[in-house]
Amino acid sequence: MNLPESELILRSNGALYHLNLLPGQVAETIITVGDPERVRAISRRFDKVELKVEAREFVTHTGELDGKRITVISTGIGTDNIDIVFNELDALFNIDLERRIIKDQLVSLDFIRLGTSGSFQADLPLDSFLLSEAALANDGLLPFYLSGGEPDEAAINLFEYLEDGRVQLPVPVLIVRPELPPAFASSNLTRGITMTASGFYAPQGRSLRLQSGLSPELLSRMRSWEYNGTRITNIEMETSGIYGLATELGHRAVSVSALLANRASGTFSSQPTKTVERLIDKGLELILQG
Ligand SMILES: O=P(O)(O)O[C@H]1O[C@H](CO)[C@@H](O)[C@H]1O
Ligand SMILES: O=c1cc[nH]c(=O)[nH]1
Repeated sequence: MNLPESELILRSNGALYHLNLLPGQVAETIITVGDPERVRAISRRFDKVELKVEAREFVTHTGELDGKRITVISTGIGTDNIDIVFNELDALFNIDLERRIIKDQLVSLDFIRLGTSGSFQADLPLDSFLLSEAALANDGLLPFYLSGGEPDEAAINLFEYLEDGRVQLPVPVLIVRPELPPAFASSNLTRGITMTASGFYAPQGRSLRLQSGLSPELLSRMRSWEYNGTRITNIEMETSGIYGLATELGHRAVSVSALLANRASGTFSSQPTKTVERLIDKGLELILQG
């Protein structure tokens, strides 16, 4: 069935509605970042840049590094934007935009998020990197997509652990894990489960003038949870959307974060720009390994 104009929305030049991108303009290896400025910091390192497109907070550069074609795109903040970026990037490859039908031959993409995050554990140092082996979806996007299936064993265990402590999350406990691109899967980066929040303040347990509904008892219980050698390591705002949608659409994905805040010790990096530059170095090094 043809996808109606109201569902698959195209601009008059045939480009996708929000991203303003056309088929052929995006590489099969895609780096996502929150901040549009980080797009420029990454494409500065390319040997050549073939495309620069800006639409709202979505800045896209495609280029080449050591013979590998790479796209870097800014998603802005939050999984609501991940919904837009992942559907539209997937459509560029897997929907025939002229005929408005899903293609028979689907392309599998590699997504690499290079982002920033707050550590949830006191022992994870500021300015270190964290690879998300899975994401705890505290944001609310994925229930609109996930087709059911077996819940992740870690989610069942976390739910029971919270219940035993007589605390509960304000959202269902949902954990998603992707297929990681191989070089990231075999890397020696520190790993853990990343909590994806629907906001920066109360949804991450921050209280300025308004009190967060995540109680100290709940946060402390979540901090002490361990399952099969893993634990909740950090908090950010995109990874669960990236992992859930990439998996449902048949793509590989990895989220690597620079830990700029430590929420357990109340500290923040004194060198965030330098740390993000180091994260970009590491991310590109692993991308070039394949
Ligand atoms: O630095 P980025 O990639 O934007 O990532 C983190 O920083 C933003 C909040 O400051 C959120 O997007 C969060 O996920
Ligand atoms: O604490 C932090 C730091 C960066 N990004 C977040 O979402 N949270």
